[in-house]
Amino acid sequence: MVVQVKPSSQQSKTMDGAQQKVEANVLLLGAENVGKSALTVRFLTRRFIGEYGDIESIYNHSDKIDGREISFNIWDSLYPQNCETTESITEKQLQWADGLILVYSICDRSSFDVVRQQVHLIRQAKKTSGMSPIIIVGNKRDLQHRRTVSSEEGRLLALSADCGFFEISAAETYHGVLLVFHELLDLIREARALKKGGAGFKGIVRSVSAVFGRKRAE
Ligand SMILES: Nc1nc2c(ncn2[C@@H]2O[C@H](COP(=O)(O)OP(=O)(O)OP(=O)(O)O)[C@@H](O)[C@H]2O)c(=O)[nH]1
Repeated sequence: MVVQVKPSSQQSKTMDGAQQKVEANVLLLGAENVGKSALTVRFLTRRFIGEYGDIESIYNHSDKIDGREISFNIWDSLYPQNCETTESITEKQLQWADGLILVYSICDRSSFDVVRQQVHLIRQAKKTSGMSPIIIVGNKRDLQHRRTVSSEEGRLLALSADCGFFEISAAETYHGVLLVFHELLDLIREARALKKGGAGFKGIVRSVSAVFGRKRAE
């Protein structure tokens, strides 16, 4: 059940033109049981509570980052049961999202395949309407002994689709989850700046580091 869908996000301005608040709509996608709700709840509350139920919701979370107020709207989606991956993302979701987090479990190869297909679908759908930033997250990094997807595979997929990449454990640390959301916010801001014209210095540095690879959170 979806609680609420807000109109597309924006940066609000005061009367004198000063930027006040940045809004960012973040959509979490991925197969069942990979930890989408765990990531969301970690970010919202700093806690890992273990069981989350099957509820699809949009949460609002405000934070101050680098002195600026940020309002995140986070859509924790449910992977529809008995459906093809091609039907797992709706047009409405893609229009709503400013940035996406695609989650798989490092010990569930089929969930990695779902992310691979979802990235492809999103890139195809957005070809006409512009590129949304995507971060691919390999979750459950604490379960190394059950790993079936290597870090390298995750990183390569991200590189090939121009996405960010992190491996984290929502169960073990808050820090990795925080990095994912902050990185996505940076990418969303860059995408907006690009739309207005000009990538800026940070964008150039990011492009260079994307080419030479990186990203591993703990
Ligand atoms: N070991 C470990 N377990 C995790 C981690 N993240 C989530 N889990 C567990 O994985 C299970 C699924 O987590 P959820 O957050 O409900 O996954 P989801 O992707 O939202 O699942 P759906 O609601 O089915 O879409 C739960 O039992 C969590 O406790 C993690 O980093 N490590």
